[in-house]
Amino acid sequence: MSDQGLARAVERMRGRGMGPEAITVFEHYYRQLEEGAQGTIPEDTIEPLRDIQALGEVEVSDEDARRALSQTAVIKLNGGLGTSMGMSGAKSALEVKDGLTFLDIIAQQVLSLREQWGVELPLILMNSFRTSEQSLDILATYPDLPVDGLPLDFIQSAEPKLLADSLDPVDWPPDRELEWCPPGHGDIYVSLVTSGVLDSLLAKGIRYAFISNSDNLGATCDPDVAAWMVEHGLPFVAEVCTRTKSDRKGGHLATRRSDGRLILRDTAMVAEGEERFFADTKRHDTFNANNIWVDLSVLRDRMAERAGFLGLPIIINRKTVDPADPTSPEVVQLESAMGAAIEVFEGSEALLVPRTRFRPVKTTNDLLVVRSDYFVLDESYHLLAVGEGPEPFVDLDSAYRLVDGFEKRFPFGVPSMVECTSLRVIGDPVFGRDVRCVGDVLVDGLRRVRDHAVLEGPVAGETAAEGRPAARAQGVADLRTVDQHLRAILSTLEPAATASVPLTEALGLVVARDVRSRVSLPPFDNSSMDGYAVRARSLDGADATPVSLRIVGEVAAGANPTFSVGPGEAARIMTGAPIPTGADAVIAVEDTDGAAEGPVLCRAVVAPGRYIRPRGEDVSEGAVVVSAGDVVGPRTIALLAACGHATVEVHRRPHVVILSTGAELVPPGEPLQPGQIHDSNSTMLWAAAISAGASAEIRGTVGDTDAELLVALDEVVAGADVVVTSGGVSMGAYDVVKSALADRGVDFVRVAMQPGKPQGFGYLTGPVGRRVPLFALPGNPVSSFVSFEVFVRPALRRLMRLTPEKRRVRSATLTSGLRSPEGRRQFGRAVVSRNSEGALMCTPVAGQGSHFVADLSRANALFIVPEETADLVAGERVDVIILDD
Ligand SMILES: Nc1nc2c(c(=O)[nH]1)N[C@H]1C(S)=C(S)[C@@H](COP(=O)(O)OP(=O)(O)OC[C@H]3O[C@@H](n4cnc5c(N)ncnc54)[C@H](O)[C@@H]3O)O[C@H]1N2
Ligand code: MOO
Repeated sequence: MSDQGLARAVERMRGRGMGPEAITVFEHYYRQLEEGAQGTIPEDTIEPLRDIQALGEVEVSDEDARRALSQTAVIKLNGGLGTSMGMSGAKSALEVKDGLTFLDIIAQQVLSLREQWGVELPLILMNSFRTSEQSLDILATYPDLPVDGLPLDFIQSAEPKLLADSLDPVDWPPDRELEWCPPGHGDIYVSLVTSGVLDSLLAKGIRYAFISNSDNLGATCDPDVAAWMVEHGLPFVAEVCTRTKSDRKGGHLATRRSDGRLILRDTAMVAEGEERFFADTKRHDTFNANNIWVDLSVLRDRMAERAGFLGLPIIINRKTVDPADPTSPEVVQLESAMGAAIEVFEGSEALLVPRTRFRPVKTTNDLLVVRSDYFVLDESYHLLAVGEGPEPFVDLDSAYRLVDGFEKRFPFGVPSMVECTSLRVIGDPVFGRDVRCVGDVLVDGLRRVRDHAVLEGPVAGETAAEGRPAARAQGVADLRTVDQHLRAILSTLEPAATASVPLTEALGLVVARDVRSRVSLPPFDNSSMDGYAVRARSLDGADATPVSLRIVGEVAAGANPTFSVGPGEAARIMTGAPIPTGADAVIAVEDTDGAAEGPVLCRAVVAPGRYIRPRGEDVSEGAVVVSAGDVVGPRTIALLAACGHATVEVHRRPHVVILSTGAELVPPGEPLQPGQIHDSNSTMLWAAAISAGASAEIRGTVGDTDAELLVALDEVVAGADVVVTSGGVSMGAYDVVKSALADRGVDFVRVAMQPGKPQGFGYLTGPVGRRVPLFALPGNPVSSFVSFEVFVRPALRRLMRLTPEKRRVRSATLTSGLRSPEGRRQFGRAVVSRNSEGALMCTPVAGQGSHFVADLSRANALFIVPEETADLVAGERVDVIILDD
């Protein structure tokens, strides 16, 4: 089946005019994929990178630098589309600083290096088929940029995306271009050859190429590196930077044990269960900056020797065919990394460069910092940090994640960040002009940030004043939108107090303060195998002639050995037991005769350190293991426990008290008299509150008099963080909640939604002036459920310091048409499932009335029809929220 898949893919590539080299490479990777290649590099096959040259210590004369630069070309990887930032064109066409795009700045950097050093320094982009035109348009504004005999770009190959399950090339009629992807930046070597650019460069006497990502403005063509490369005759240099805790993801270089060559291990190449080695920033203390320098003549030779391709390790990238549509079919893209070529060149070197040479813009958080006054462009268009402290940490809420949303919320430019150490934004305020951030700033729940505001520390105080509903005095306000009502609620909420809670009560809560480990992990050197602790030297030659060692003791897990192990001696040891003094390795019991006492016969050599898990390998005592803002999950709990913590300081779980109103209600289980129904809202709301992460309690039902309700509320308010009532909010003669609370600080409004139009929200005053938010939800069961989902759930999350809008909105295809009330947002109930092609299909349940409890329970999703839409026909797309995700 997949043979056919490969044949079909190759046929497509031919049809598109791909050269034989590109097809050979694709076939090579396809076979690897078929054979189940994982592309992993296990930790015990590599040594961490050590003793590398630092750029700061490289000394070269100006003349050597100039000469080296005169033989160098700058190549920028420019195939990126910025899809993760919601862009569809070339990412480098984004305005990044002082009104200039990445490409403008890159062009200016090259032009000023030329002028400064009197060199030709060609600039060439490696574009994808999607970025070429737009990028060349920008470069066309620099008429001096082109160099005789060289193009300004070459196009990297394209390969078909493959359906994840069948490995067949995917068909995607809505946009045929989305059937193709570039094969990763490792493709540059093949594309340099097939485009003829490699030969053209060499023909012009350009022997070296500096290659880096176009979104990394720190990667300027530093003549010192070129000169160092020339001086030492290096074929390949990879720039690395010192890793900090926040760089636990990107790839790193290491030395391969089998042949001593440098290799690149990317995140995707980490063997299962070895993530901690990869994440250990002390063990692998530098990361690959993806700025490389290549001797092009050596490259040409290697390519010739290897029949036109380098055979770089495969990277298997899983995505959806339309990356902007998570419901489109899943595909695999076969890729390779440019930096992985380091293993192909004997004598490659790593070069430690300052962090300033790695300043990529991967997210709008990065964009904010680069765009801000924390950085300036100097006269050579180099990005210079001028801020006072280390680069500020920025974490914007999801509304800012896509460039569009980002630009809309900073219509007058980003805030001043020179004096800022961190900026976190919760909610989606629009920032006014000339805003200044100072120190650690947390903007929480604001609707807008005023012009000239100086933000310092947590800024949520004015929120309540700004966001309180203006309709308070009116009792019943005009129809307000769902978003207005939600904002009005969220902006009044104070975050829950913090408290230290036992680990078993912390699940799902947000950590309020950094936690440091009380111990090292492991706390002591210990054995990872059942076997014998020995001195490695004692076993020299044991693989040829078995060696007999004298057993001097035994160590079980939990023991504290007081004896030591000398030459010719062994101690029987169990997994997890401390290594006795003197021993420096463990031999596994399988490699011995397993004797319990007397002599033990050993049949293998061991390297020092073998099967020893050293103290502090995982965590050093005092290190921050969990940070404020982290959400506690089962794995966090394991870590905290291992680090000696029985409790953790978190934002408290709010306690929700639920109270249903209606004289017709009887508890479930009791027989119904005429006119009565079972109270189903109480238990439903209780369960919904628990699912949202709160704790909850059912107060029971109250009848339809004001007095009854007020007495009940007086009772519950002392012990509640949030009160939720159901029923009694519409226009009926007995609508008790409204009549009792309208004058007592609760606003009753009509919201433009269906179901859930009548809504109440306000604050009750508890003992010692405590203000307790109260949600008065409509009584119809479906209305109550939807109201909880749309308003109460986000509010509970906000109280807990989680992002309010957690549920993912996806797009699905309707299987039947429907009508929706114009001017109101409809939250219909539906069954959403995948069809045989993997597309999400939405089938509305039959009963859309607010009283259909069975249909509500049958549904697994809500579909959302916007206010302005009145009709949808089968086959149209609709937004859906999958419940119980
Ligand atoms: N003249 C008007 N009547 C109604 C309007 C309106 O605008 N003008 N709005 C309708 C809409 S929309 C909704 S939603 C409901 C809201 O009603 P209430 O919140 O006042 O709730 P009740 O009247 O108490 O009950 C409505 C319905 O739900 C049943 N119910 C109530 N509590 C429970 C419970 N705990 N478990 C199960 N079922 C419950 C109750 O028996 C009623 O059938 O008002 C419309 N009317
Ligand atoms: O708006 Mo009501 O909530 O339809 O049932």
